[in-house]
Amino acid sequence: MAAPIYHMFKMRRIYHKIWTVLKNRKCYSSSATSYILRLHERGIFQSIFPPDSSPELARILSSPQCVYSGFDPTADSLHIGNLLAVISLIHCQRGGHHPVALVGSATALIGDPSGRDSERVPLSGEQIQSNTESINSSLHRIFTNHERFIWANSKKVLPKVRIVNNSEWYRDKNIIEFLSTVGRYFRMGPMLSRHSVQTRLTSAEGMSFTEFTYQLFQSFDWLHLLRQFNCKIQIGGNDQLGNITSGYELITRVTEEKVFGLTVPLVTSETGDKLGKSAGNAVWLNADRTSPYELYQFYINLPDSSVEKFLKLFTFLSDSEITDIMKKQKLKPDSRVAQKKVAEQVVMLVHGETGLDQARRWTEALWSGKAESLVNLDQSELQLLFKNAPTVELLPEPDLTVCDMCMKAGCFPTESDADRIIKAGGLYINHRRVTEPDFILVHGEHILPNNVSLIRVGKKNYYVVKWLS
Ligand SMILES: Nc1ncnc2c1ncn2[C@@H]1O[C@H](COP(=O)(O)OP(=O)(O)OP(=O)(O)O)[C@@H](O)[C@H]1O
Ligand SMILES: N[C@@H](Cc1ccc(O)cc1)C(=O)O
Repeated sequence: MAAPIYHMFKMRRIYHKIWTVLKNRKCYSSSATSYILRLHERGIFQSIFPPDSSPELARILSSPQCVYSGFDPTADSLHIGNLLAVISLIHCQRGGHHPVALVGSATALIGDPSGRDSERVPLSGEQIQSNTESINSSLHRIFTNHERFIWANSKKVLPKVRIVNNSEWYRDKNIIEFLSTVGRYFRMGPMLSRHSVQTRLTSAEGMSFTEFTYQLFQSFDWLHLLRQFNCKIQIGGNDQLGNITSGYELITRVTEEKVFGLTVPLVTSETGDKLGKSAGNAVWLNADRTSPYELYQFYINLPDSSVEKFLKLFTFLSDSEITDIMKKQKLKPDSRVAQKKVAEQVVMLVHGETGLDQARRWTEALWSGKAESLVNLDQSELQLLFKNAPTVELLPEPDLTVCDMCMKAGCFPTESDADRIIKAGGLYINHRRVTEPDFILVHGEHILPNNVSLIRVGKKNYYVVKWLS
């Protein structure tokens, strides 16, 4: 508990300082100021690098800046931890700054050791290529969804987003030239002192030279973007502070420029572990890994104690809107208005209106207990929604009973089990309790117009029957 509170105070101090400097100098533009305040209030930033640079950062933020954040395509999808970095780029874009999302196809081949206690399994060039295509399209999709569905009502035109790939500048790099020019600026002491290196050096497995060099490449990316787009600000998760520090050191040795790093807090599970690829507990942004419904449910299931923080981190709602939502939530906690709001906003950002519509219909179908809600789903949606449920295809036969259908669907081991459990009230067909095993199936009631029957035994054992015509 102590660490987050400490960070909260540290953050408040940083932003109080920025705000005071801006006010005293009267040199701020209103967009930059509201941008800074918004991020401060929302707790989006955990730390600033160098730690005492807030007044200078405040000064440069009063005019449009280029801001970048990088994502290694080590999987075919981004996850909600990465989403926070993307959201912070979007906040910058809303404040009139120019976001650059860097996809690290080159750095993915090296492998970032940050936050890992073992060496990465190397990925093939083809794998990285196909992951890159998928990450590119989700980045495009998220920025576009934000502009179309969330920013939609504002008259202000957003600065253009750039999506770049670091293989562009490493593809033709000569290793001797790179080490003799860039490598020369790095000092072994600071490189070895990085947390990501230290934790691995003391492990039994140690660390390969390849992963040790990772900081060189992320540092050079920043220098490259500084030269190409005058990019003075890098944003990353809090585990990126070591790499950001290396980049800062390289840039201050090679150029006269002052650059700044900002980190976003790590999104963690309820047990405090970082949510991400390496930890194997990611909530994905690609629908084939985590459906819009599952993403929606992740936020719907947030505990009351953290929902306000998630509203601030994951939505673009104004502070007064969040205060109103939290008032409603406190008056009627069971309504889960706050959870619903954050779930809606994230699914809209990640999957657009169609994704949100699907998430809502699936939620209704599963949780409303109304047979009608199942009719709004086609067979393929039902199959996806109940992907872990056994599915059988049956030919309709005259005089088929409830018990016959359940036995064919494999719901009970024996007919006498079926008889006993059904009569005791443990069977639901299309959300309605059925207590008579010998009932003849009725079209429109036990068989839905979309030729599906959804059987539930007990609290959560689902079976899907698809009726062939
Ligand atoms: N749980 C998280 N919370 C906040 N930011 C995160 C989280 N996970 C990743 N990030 C940030 O997203 C950016 C891209 O990270 P990356 O694509 O390497 O994801 P990752 O899940 O950390 O991957 P890996 O587990 O393979 O290291 C980095 O700035 C990273 O710090
Ligand atoms: N190292 C970052 C991704 C990244 C890659 C290249 C960069 O220039 C910046 C960031 C991560 O793994 O989380």
